[in-house]
Amino acid sequence: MSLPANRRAGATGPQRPSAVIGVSLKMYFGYERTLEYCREVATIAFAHPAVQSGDIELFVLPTLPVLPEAARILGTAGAAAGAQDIFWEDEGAFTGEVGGKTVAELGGRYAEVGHAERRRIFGEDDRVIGLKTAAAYRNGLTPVLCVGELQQGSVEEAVTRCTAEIDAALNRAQSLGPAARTIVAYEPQWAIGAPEPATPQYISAVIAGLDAHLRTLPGQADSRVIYGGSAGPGLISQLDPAVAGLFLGRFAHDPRALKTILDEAAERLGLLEPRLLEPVGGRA
Ligand SMILES: O=C[C@H](O)COP(=O)(O)O
Repeated sequence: MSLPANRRAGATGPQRPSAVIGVSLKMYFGYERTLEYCREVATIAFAHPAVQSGDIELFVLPTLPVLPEAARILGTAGAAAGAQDIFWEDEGAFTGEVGGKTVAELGGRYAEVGHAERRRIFGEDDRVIGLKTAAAYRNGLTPVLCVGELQQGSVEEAVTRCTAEIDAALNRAQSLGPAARTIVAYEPQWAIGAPEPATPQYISAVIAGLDAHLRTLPGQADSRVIYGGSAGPGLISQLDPAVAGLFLGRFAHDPRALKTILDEAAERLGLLEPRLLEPVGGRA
């Protein structure tokens, strides 16, 4: 397996995984099914050369009670786990909440913040999302910062809206403490839970804008922008290089589909010959 340019010996610039593939299980699976899923993903990850080499960064965000076991199972296979949400304080009289400090103690390495469902159902706004982003940094968790426009419009409108959401979160977080690496998940809200993702051209154009903006921000050299919203097998191969990977939901519920996506991501990096790919699995 050849290494991409930024990971070859002597290469200059940040050493960062060349692809990022994340899965949020939302509240779809109960305890036992989540465990079973993590075991299957771990088996796939353990056998996958690009995950083992670190060229693909793979994480799963399970329902919170499963986090300690998920982190242990995935951690043995070169993958990782995290939380779908955290509170903005680390401890105190906040009934029912879970802080980033506890998530880190449980083995979590990522904290999703600002998902469209949190914004819409739980009324989270830019202020709250900024505070949660700060809590993630403070506790050594990589925030998976979700941004996305409400309705389908032009690329320019989407870039403007999402850039504002990124800036709102990062500016507030940086006013509270040092920033660190961030994974920005660009998820157009109209494409979440839909039959199909946004078009590859649209995704590529919006993320090119967001990635260029992210590069201008202090402390974000290693940060990446990935796409979510009905993503599944067959998509990543059609996306431009600025799109660092995928944030998957329903169409990764079948571990075989996730395996196909990992293969496609590796193929896109030139790490796997197309002829070695198995047939693309159907959408779960
Ligand atoms: O967190 C994941 C995203 O919201 C995408 O979910 P979906 O692929 O089921 O639309």
